[in-house]
Amino acid sequence: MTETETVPADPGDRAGDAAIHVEGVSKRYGSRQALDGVSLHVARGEFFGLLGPNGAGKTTLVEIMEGLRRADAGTVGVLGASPWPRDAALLPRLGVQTQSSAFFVRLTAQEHLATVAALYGTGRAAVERTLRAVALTEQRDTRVEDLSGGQRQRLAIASALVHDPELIFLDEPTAALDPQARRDLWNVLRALKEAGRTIVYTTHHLDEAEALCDRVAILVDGRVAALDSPRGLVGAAGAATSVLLPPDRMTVAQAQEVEGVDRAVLSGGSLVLETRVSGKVMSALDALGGLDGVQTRTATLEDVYLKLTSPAADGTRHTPQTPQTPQTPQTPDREHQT
Ligand SMILES: Nc1ncnc2c1ncn2[C@@H]1O[C@H](COP(=O)(O)OP(=O)(O)OP(=O)(O)O)[C@@H](O)[C@H]1O
Repeated sequence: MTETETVPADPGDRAGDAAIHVEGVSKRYGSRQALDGVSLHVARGEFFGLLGPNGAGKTTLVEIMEGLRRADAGTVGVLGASPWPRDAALLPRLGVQTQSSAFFVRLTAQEHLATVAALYGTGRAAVERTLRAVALTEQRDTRVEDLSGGQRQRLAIASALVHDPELIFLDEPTAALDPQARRDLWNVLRALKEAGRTIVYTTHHLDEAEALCDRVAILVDGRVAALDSPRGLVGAAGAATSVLLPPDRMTVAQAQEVEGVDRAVLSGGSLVLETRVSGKVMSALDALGGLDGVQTRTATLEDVYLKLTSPAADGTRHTPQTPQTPQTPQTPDREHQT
């Protein structure tokens, strides 16, 4: 699967309309090629996911988009401007939450946020509104150092949102959250999208990407291995549906003989029938004794992701076939702007 094969004809995907356009971006750290000819566009108002295993290059790519790092080659445009060298007019239009956010730990949550807001010239009403949006109103008078990990995470997100940026970068924002807090944050993020914000979202939670993102790019070894909507990726992968039966319903050998079944195995206390024609298999099972206790599990983004990122039996990884784009060297500058 390649980027060209899977990118849908989306008007927002044209470079001219894009909130972000990245063309042929490469970045090397010593002998390590962190990014290798990455091209992608993020449309205005899009919820765009960046996925990939540890070390795939996600943080490097996001830092280049944010203007924190300089690409070795390629071009990058963010809200119609170049993020490098750092553009003071662009910064207030961006909201950035990183995995290692800095806090004023001796201040209360409200004081911390008010301090961040003041740096942007944003008023008090925005502070209260943002505390409400991330469900920290009750903790507004709690010192940052006394907040739980999840509450700090939400304060980091609030700090990225308080000045009402057009484009928001969120790096694993739900990493420290419990399941309920995670779902609550999803609602905050959906509301941001509905309000027209563009969101670039890095996550290792595939269910989250599937639930929230309009499109996702899967980075593998510094290249775009796939880029499409979660539904498009699952459909294009042709991944199998699993039909689960009670284990005493038939033997594995009998299940293997059911028309349309590719593979039958006993797994997790069920007889699992893998198929690409689930309707046919369900009809056959119905005729063979009914559908009581039969469940189906359709392929998910996680199945596609694992297929793209799992090392092959010979230890190699799937090699993405991303087309190489002409690479335009950028003006030499400092390696890392802070
Ligand atoms: N400052 C640096 N100096 C040297 N190598 C680096 C530096 N930053 C990143 N790397 C290397 O570049 C590669 C890509 O790293 P990057 O942090 O961009 O990946 P990632 O996809 O964000 O990983 P993770 O999911 O673990 O956060 C890795 O091999 C990493 O070790």
